[in-house]
Amino acid sequence: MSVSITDAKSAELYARAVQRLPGGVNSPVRAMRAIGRDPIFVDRAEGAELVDVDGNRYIDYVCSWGPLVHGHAHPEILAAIIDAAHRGTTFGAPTAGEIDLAEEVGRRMPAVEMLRMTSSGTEAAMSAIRLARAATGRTTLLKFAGAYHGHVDGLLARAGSGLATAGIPTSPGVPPSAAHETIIVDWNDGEAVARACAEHEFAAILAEPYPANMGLVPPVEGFLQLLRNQADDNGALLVFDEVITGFRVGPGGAQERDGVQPDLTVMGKVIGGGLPAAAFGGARSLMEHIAPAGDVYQAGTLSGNPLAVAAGMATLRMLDEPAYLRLGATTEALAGGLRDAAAVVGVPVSVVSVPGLLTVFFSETPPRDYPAAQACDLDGYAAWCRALLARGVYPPPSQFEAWFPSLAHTSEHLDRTLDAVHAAFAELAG
Ligand SMILES: Cc1ncc(COP(=O)(O)O)c(C=O)c1O
Ligand SMILES: NCC(=O)CCC(=O)O
Repeated sequence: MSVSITDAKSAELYARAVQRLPGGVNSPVRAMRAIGRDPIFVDRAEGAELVDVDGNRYIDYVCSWGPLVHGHAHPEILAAIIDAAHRGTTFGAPTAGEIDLAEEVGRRMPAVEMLRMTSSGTEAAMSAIRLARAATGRTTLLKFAGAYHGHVDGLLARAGSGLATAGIPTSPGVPPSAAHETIIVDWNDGEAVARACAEHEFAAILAEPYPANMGLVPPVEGFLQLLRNQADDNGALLVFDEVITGFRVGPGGAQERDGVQPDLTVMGKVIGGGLPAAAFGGARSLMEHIAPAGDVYQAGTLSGNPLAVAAGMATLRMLDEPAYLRLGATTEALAGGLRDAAAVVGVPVSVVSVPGLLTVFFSETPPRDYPAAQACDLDGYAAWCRALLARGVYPPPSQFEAWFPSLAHTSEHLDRTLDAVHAAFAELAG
């Protein structure tokens, strides 16, 4: 199955875009440089399918990088947004919906007794760190190589996602003081965590519980509990960044699945249902440091925006137990099909998955840390992505990301995807 792809209109828009937008995009991961092509400009999307400005249709496994667990333009979410918009798009005053959302999050994540909403995951991570520093009276952070927590200065060191894709070790423009306050340790290296904790008094140990920004590299058995213990012994707060995993890998995120409770949780993506919303939260005793309950300042003109809250609530309402079972089954079927297809042609590939997330690594064994993820055959991944796009399947255009299967991906989508996957592997092997 080969879909005929023309890209004249995308090319025309890209030529215009690069004159006005750096690199032609408003966020680097949207460019497709790492897979050796220009970005695809989108016209519209519905369910699991994306239509570009040239009329090409793709089965979408990026799904806006994670918010769209129900797929694009879900009618109930659209109705909730439209209903909210008719009552006014923003007030700069509190609304009932914000309480409903905080209560719903608290039911799913008992560690989140209180939360503060923001407009992006970056802001939520930045604010959680400010709170951790205020609560502990310390400044230094422990962060893992290959983890991405948004683009706040102190967290860009050896970060994953777009920085990994572009090979930017640490962004210029970050003051050395900010970088020096972040100690970097390899993921899944318990001894290195223990050594760092012996040397520093940390304000926070910050982790994506299932890191997905160096590709998906789940924790080895017991690693999250080790982080919990090390944080307690050190006097640091344990902060889980569940921007990707929250409400996706299970009702209460990775903290529920693995049974390890953080002090603070950073949330984003699914919580905003495709509109700009994120949050951070934790125990009441910690969160009451935040202004105006306390003196740790944190604010936002559009924080808790009524449209985003309505989209988030509609999204969470539809995420019941059967929905999670279905998302898990879809992910498993896709992961299994990808493994089988690679095996047929003998391409050394490791497919790593948890419910709602997967990564295809071009390596014999699944990476346990960032150096191993970097050592994969990135050229092979790039060529395979180009071959998939040519067949109407839209994978993340970087191996340092996760695929985001959704509840809109049907078995028919999976069959078509796996036909394209077989053909793309054959093209590589051939
Ligand atoms: C784990 C994680 N944390 C934080 C962020 C930052 O969120 P945002 O892009 O909404 O600023 C992202 C993704 O962007 C992420 O994947
Ligand atoms: N996994 C990486 C992201 O979700 C980031 C999206 C963006 O920076 O546009």
